[in-house]
Amino acid sequence: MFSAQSLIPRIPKRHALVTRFPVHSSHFRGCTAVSRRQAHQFRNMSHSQNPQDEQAQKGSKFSHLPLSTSGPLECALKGTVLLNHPYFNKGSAFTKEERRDFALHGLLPPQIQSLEQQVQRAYEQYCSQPNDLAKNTFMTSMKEQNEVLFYRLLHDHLDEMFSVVYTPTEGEAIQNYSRLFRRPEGVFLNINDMDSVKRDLAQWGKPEDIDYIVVTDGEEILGIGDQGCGGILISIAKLVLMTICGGIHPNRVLPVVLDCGTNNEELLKDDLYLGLRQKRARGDKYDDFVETFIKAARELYPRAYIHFEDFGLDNARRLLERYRPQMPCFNDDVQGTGCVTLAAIMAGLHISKQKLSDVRMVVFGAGTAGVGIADHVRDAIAADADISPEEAGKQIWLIDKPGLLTTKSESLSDAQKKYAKSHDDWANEKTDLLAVIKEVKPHILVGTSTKPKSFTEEVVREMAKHVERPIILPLSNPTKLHEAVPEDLLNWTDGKALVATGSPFDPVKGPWGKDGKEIEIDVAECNNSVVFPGIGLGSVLSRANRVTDKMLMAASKGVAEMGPALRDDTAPLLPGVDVVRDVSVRVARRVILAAMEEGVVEEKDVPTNEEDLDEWIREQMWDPVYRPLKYVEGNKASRGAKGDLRVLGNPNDVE
Ligand SMILES: NC(=O)C1=CN([C@@H]2O[C@H](COP(=O)(O)OP(=O)(O)OC[C@H]3O[C@@H](n4cnc5c(N)ncnc54)[C@H](O)[C@@H]3O)[C@@H](O)[C@H]2O)C=CC1
Ligand SMILES: CC(=O)C(=O)O
Ligand SMILES: [Mg+2]
Repeated sequence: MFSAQSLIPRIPKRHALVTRFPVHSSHFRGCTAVSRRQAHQFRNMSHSQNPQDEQAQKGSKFSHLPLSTSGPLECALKGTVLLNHPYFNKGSAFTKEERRDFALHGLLPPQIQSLEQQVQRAYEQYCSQPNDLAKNTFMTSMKEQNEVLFYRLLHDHLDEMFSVVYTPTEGEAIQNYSRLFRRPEGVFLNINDMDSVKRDLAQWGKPEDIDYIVVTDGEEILGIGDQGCGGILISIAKLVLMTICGGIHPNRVLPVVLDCGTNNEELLKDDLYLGLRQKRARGDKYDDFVETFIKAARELYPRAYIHFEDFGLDNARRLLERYRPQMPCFNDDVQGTGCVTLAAIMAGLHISKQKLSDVRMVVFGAGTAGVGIADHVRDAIAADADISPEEAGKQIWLIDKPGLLTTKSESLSDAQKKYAKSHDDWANEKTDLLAVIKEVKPHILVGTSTKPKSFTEEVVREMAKHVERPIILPLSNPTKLHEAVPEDLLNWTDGKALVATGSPFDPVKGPWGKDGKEIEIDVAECNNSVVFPGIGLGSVLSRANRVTDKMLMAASKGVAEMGPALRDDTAPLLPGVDVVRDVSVRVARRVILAAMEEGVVEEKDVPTNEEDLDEWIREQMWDPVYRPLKYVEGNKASRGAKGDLRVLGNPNDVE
């Protein structure tokens, strides 16, 4: 059996390992082949000199593309340092000329292999891992060694590997972060050292080098709660999806964890825990820390889009509301989940032949995701029915631990208050889920409660009594926290329920076809991963300076129109991973068009014609292929290197 570790090449001791690096990082201390200054240049040298030549090579019709993703890469690394750089390393695929020019002789076995052969070998190694967590660790290791191979392997086996590099297995990896830790990746910011935040962030590049930042404070990870600094892995996982699904260049992203302590007692007691061993900071200190991070990120990387992930209930929405009016930022749990859930609902209503304006929806679990979904669906109802959002909110009922949210419920947040029902109307009623279902007769039931099995047979049968095709979306992750599983939902409703789930499930068979014929129903995964890559891609390419509600609504429509259920009512409500890049292009197109209408686009070269727009988007998406390497000396490259991914519109940007 192979161990992931055995894939890391042995290197002479005097060379430090170079991973995805901060540009004047201590990673480079003791690295004889790479000076700190050179390190700064390498990020830029990873881009080719003349994007327009490349466009000619690709046969592009665009005279100028802001980001180009093909053509030779300039590289000043040689020998073992090059082999240990995941972005440049090609392992056994280095060509004869590259082996000569980059001093690789004697460091590689003689056979020169193709990327396809490497993928074949890597896949065999992957399959030989004993369980999903070991597979996840193998993939992490692969990413640290050779990014192109990692992404190509993932690309070629995405359907099989999605749940290993993302939920649910990534959740397990996060819970075990301090035990599985081998090598750091990402930015660890420390609340006890706020003065260093800007310095720590500044190591990662020049202002134009970073397009996309995912930041978490680790408080509410994927339904598994407070994971402290292990939350860095959710930032990394979301960025992997950003690259594989949205084509964002893997060297132009930054995963960040804001370490504010943790309230997870197990971690606090664990000697191996790697994060700050203190209770979570709250109040002014926490806010100052977030503000310091945001200010530094904006100053250092003014073009970067900031994606908030898995913040705790108290902070997620508050931070989003504070920063949204000032910059392109997005909270995936609030907005991404809202967008994808609305898309699933739209596809479901297409089958049930109902209008959005007429629906009643119950959301079980009125936290970050639940209220985010409620808001997005409320706005869509309001637009469809041409009524105010307040009026539309009357069609939505939120339930949390104590039951239905009413005007007498204690300690409601402002966001929840908008949905609180009159206490007088409910004073003599029970307000648990079953009672609310009986009373409200909803068309849609959403679960974001983390309470497994809460959609009981009784609840589901009650719902199905009143509506022909109930739309039921148990979204809590990971899999074991789902409010119900598809098999039960379909069995309890004679195959009538229109179901999508937060994590992937196998298709379900049952006698629900014409004349009792057995059919297989493929249930869609309703996860924000379907939509956030396209929203991010559209925002980054158009350099949108805000992410507006209209852009988000457009994203939902983009996903819904690609739902297989629109063409076949036994097909999944949402598109699957097999078409994930097409979905991202569609969503990005919709988002850019909406951003144009909103006047928030800053990129000058965005085509206005829809067909051109698709091509323009696709040409700027990064693909996992090896690009030829061209050796340049550090200094020379520093004068001439022009980022192939940079906007060249500004003459000052061209040296
Ligand atoms: N499928 C997807 O794309 C997404 C799924 N999620 C999942 O949704 C779940 C919730 O996530 P967040 O909203 O971020 O967490 P959260 O902690 O903000 O919200 C959970 C809410 O459920 C409530 N709750 C807990 N037990 C309950 C019970 N027995 N009855 C009724 N309500 C109960 C809590 O009081 C809280 O208000 C998690 O499992 C998460 O993984 C979150 C974001 C996206
Ligand atoms: C999917 C996701 O973002 C979550 O479960 O938190
Ligand atoms: Mg999340």
